[in-house]
Amino acid sequence: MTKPFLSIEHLTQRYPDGQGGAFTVFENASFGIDKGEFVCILGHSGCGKSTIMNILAGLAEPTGGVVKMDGMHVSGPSLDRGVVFQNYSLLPWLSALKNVTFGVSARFPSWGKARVIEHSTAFLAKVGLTGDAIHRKPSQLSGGMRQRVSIARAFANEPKLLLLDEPFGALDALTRGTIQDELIKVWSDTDQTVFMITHDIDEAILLADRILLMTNGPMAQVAESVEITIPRPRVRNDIVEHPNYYAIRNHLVHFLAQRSAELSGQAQTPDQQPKPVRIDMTEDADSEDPEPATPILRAVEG
Ligand SMILES: Nc1ncnc2c1ncn2[C@@H]1O[C@H](COP(=O)(O)OP(=O)(O)OP(=O)(O)O)[C@@H](O)[C@H]1O
Repeated sequence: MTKPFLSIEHLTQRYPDGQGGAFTVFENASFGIDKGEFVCILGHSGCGKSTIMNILAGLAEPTGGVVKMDGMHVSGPSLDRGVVFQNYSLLPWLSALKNVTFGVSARFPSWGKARVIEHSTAFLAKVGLTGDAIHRKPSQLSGGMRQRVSIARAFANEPKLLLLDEPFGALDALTRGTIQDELIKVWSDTDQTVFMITHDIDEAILLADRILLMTNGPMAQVAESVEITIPRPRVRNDIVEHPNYYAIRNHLVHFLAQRSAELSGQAQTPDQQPKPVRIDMTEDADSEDPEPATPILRAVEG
């Protein structure tokens, strides 16, 4: 079997428990992400999503296990991996445009000034920021505009892997919706590999090719990998009409409401991969079988 672009192998994270012992956030977590995939991870607060993301970003070292990208060990931060956090993390003394050009000129040192500006302006335009707004400093922009700058900055650097840690968590629903659409547009234009943490099930279904489901911590597992069997392009108001939408949604809700707790605390065996889950109601709809449609839910042992 060929190795995926991003390979997380036997990842283990333990922290001191404050009483002289240690608690295990997760142990032996293993999964892969293919090039160009958009993968979301869902799980309850404290299960270890940000810990995984920080390890992928090279901002934290795991207690055990390795992360490989393109066959190379990930260790320490790199321009190959871009991160967008919930709190924007823009440089406050620079304009929106300069926040983007700053990274672009570091990433592409051979480019002249004009090319850096042209490239950065184009990415800001992709997320709806044009004209006077791009010359304003972060404090003069709304929360939604700041997050647009963060997304433009991350994509403009063309990292091999883009890590998004709840990037829309602080935004109102309307702005969130618009920026989700912009994110998908930029992603489809560039075909970058994205790993995103979210707490929003509908957002994950709209954006992801696959959703990884984590059980509750401590000793959390990446238990399932749910394929989003809804074709792209997906339009927010239309996808709810797709026959797979509620079948997938119900599966995710049931996992988070019940199974994430039931499965919690069970150690993951060293070679255990998340269980692939494929839900496709259209296979029934297309058939000439007059029986009422039932969900086709296949959980295949990995
Ligand atoms: N540096 C640290 N030292 C000790 N414990 C930590 C550290 N970082 C995280 N933890 C603990 O590890 C566990 C997982 O934390 P993490 O932030 O990864 O969870 P999460 O799933 O991202 O949560 P949320 O959804 O609330 O952001 C939590 O119990 C947290 O308290």
